[in-house]
Amino acid sequence: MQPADHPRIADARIGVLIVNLGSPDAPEASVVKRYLKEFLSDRRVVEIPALLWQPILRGIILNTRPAKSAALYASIWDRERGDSPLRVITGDQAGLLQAALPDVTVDFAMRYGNPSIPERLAALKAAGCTRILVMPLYPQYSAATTATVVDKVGAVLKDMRWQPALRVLPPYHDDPLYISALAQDARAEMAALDFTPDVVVASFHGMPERTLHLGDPYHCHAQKTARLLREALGVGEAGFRTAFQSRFGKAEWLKPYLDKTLQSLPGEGIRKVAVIAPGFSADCIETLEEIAIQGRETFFHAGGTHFAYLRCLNAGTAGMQMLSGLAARELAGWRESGH
Ligand SMILES: C=CC1=C(C)c2cc3[nH]c(cc4nc(cc5[nH]c(cc1n2)c(C)c5CCC(=O)O)C(CCC(=O)O)=C4C)c(C)c3C=C
Ligand SMILES: [Fe+2]
Ligand SMILES: [Fe+2]
Repeated sequence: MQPADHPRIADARIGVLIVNLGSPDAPEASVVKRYLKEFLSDRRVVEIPALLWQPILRGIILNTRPAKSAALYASIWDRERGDSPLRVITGDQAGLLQAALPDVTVDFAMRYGNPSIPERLAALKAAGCTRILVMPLYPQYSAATTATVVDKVGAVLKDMRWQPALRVLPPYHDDPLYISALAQDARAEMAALDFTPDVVVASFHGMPERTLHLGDPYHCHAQKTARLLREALGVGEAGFRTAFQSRFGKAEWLKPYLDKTLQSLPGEGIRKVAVIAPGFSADCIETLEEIAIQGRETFFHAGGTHFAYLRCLNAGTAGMQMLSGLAARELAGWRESGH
């Protein structure tokens, strides 16, 4: 028997927390500034010593970029649901994953901004979750994305007396569930186009090139995803290109750059392209603005005639089958034990 003043112990449950990068709370400069300050102060994202970087960040970047970024966010904001596409889609993914796995408690968090990892981990704990599977929705591992999620979860657990047991979804860049979901979705989207692309361009978010030499597997993971996707689509090497987008700062980033690729294709006689972004689990500013708006303009300006952006897996059937398959596999042994 517990004494009457014993702290309440909830029934043990399993929690699943899906995590994506995060967005500002509103497409307004002051709000974007707060988000960028948190994001770009993460020392895994910008690997310049803080003494050098913080004056540049606070003195220059946070005085110039927020207004520009806010205008770009405004151009892609989901007006109907009053939120950023990334947060809307991640919330939908969590809802559908919950429906697919009714015996566990599913929630979602954003690495930067809201809903925060500390807030949602506290909620899972309050709901009685003694075992938590964290799913960073980055198929390709990078220190700037996957590792920062684990850092943050670790920082939260550091202050807990009674910590939940933890599992983390490994990178799934070459997982057959992921590759077949991408191929199935891309095939369906291309079948609905009114043209046949000469080339499919797979665009991945860039990383500073030095991270490759420092041992970050991101570049290799991206290349492997691209090759497996090309093979799954049954496209030859001539009909497929891989590129990296969203360069930030003055250093060299992984190449080839997406904008340069789109500029040069029409000169090679390639005037019809479909661009896919396999590294993004959900459409966001980097896909909806940088590819679907800017990329299209760049390509047409260079002489292209047909351009299609193929949406991310988002909360579609193929993507949700993949997510529930990955989650079920990572939860093996936990669910069966009656927790
Ligand atoms: C999918 C993988 C991603 C990697 C790798 C990545 C690395 C990385 N990003 C920046 C700088 C910025 N990224 C921004 C937005 C953004 N980045 C990702 C994903 C990856 N980033 C996503 C999903 C998003 C979209 C957020 C949204 O709300 O829609 C931004 C903010 C937007 C802007 O102001 O341009 C910045 C800045 C760096 C420096 C980096 C690697 C070191
Ligand atoms: Fe980014
Ligand atoms: Fe590589």
